[in-house]
Amino acid sequence: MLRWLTSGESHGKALTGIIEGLPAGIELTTEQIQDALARRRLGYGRGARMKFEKDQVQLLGGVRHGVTMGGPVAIEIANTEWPKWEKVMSADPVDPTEVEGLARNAPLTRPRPGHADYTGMQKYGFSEARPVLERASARETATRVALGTAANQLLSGLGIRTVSHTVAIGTVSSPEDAPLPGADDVEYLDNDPLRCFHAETSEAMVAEVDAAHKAGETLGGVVEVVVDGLPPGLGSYVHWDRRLDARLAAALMGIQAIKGVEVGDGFRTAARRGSEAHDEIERDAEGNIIRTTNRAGGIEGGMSIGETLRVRAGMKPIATVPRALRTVDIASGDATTAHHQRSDVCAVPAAGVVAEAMVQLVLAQAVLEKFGGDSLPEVRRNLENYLAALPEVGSEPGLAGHDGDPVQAPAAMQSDS
Ligand SMILES: Cc1cc2nc3c(=O)[nH]c(=O)nc-3n(C[C@H](O)[C@H](O)[C@H](O)COP(=O)(O)O)c2cc1C
Ligand SMILES: C=C(O[C@@H]1CC(C(=O)O)=C[C@@H](OP(=O)(O)O)[C@H]1O)C(=O)O
Repeated sequence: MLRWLTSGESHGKALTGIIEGLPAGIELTTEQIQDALARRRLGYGRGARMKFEKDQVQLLGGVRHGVTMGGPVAIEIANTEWPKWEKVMSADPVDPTEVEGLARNAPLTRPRPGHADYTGMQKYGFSEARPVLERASARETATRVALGTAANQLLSGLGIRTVSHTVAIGTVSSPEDAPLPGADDVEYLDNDPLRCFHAETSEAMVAEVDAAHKAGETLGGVVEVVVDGLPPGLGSYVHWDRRLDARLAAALMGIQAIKGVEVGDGFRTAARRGSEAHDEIERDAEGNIIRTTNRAGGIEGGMSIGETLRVRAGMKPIATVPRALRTVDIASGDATTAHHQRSDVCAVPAAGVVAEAMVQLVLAQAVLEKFGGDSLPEVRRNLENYLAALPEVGSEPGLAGHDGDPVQAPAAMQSDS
């Protein structure tokens, strides 16, 4: 079972991620993780912090000479802003005189609507929001992208390739019939200010971000993750928590500020009639079974069907709105406006990179469940054997790969008698 955990605060010393259950033999380097993290910092509309802070990566365990060894992989991302926060966020007790009067240490008693501030204070028993926002902050998503890099190295070693793109910023959306990007378009997308694959829409999105910025507003939007090369049969229809769509939805909803998930045409399908909602099955000129369309987005019955996977996530606008929202000062009880120092105007392109990572983690988990193996070559062999044994058109009814003969024990296990 592939599992992962993250730890660390937004202005703490470092973020840490551990991923356990990765097979040996996967190529993974500090540089690959660093490159993935650089992609998460991109995007028109991000705040000042993205410019001055660096993600300083160290691989602390599980990898030797650029190759995984089968043990847990531990990744540290140091916050380069730490020297400014060393006292305010010190893990060990500090002499109160050392933090008194520091602006950074001022109690945050004016909770932001839309952020975790107020309910976090109630739930964990804090009189101010600092200890809440430090962990609620999407700074933590850097760790997910680092862990996703490891998952992606496994997937790409099996020919499974991922890309993400922005399909909407505020009310500006790519046309419904805009071409879908593939994994070869990552460079183009990373060079687009909003990671949008439709040039004209991207220009309109830039104008939308500029207008919001000028008005002291923030924006949300929609991202889509596209995956090619998946075999049929990841996930299952047999139980709710084994459904691949359910697992992907939970992983995407688990990203800060994501408020909705669609698989394939999602809510658009809900408005169609049956004959226009599903993907008809036919045989191509070579006799292969194919789908005429892919409205389902590559999942039916909670399983990957071997077509391109498409999942979308809708992000709400950033909660720290410069034209500050109404709130109550929890210390005095007075009506006031929410605290605001700096913030992203729009972080949708970054959310796309994070969504990519979450999808990669879930898919790597589903791949290892089905194909197992302690090394990448073993997983690959298991996948190839499964694909080779898929029932062909016209084959006899029965279990795929079974010819009706009893299963023979390996020679070494058969007794001499
Ligand atoms: C990549 C990314 C960057 C974000 N940047 C900010 C930000 O600068 N300011 C802010 O208030 N919220 C930001 N958010 C959103 C908050 O983290 C989010 O609103 C908060 O966690 C509450 O959302 P929730 O109700 O979905 O948990 C960002 C989210 C993501 C995914
Ligand atoms: C630091 C990151 O994102 C942060 C996420 C975030 C939030 O509230 O979620 C608030 C901002 O932090 P600050 O309030 O310190 O400016 C973002 O910069 C990052 O993505 O690396």
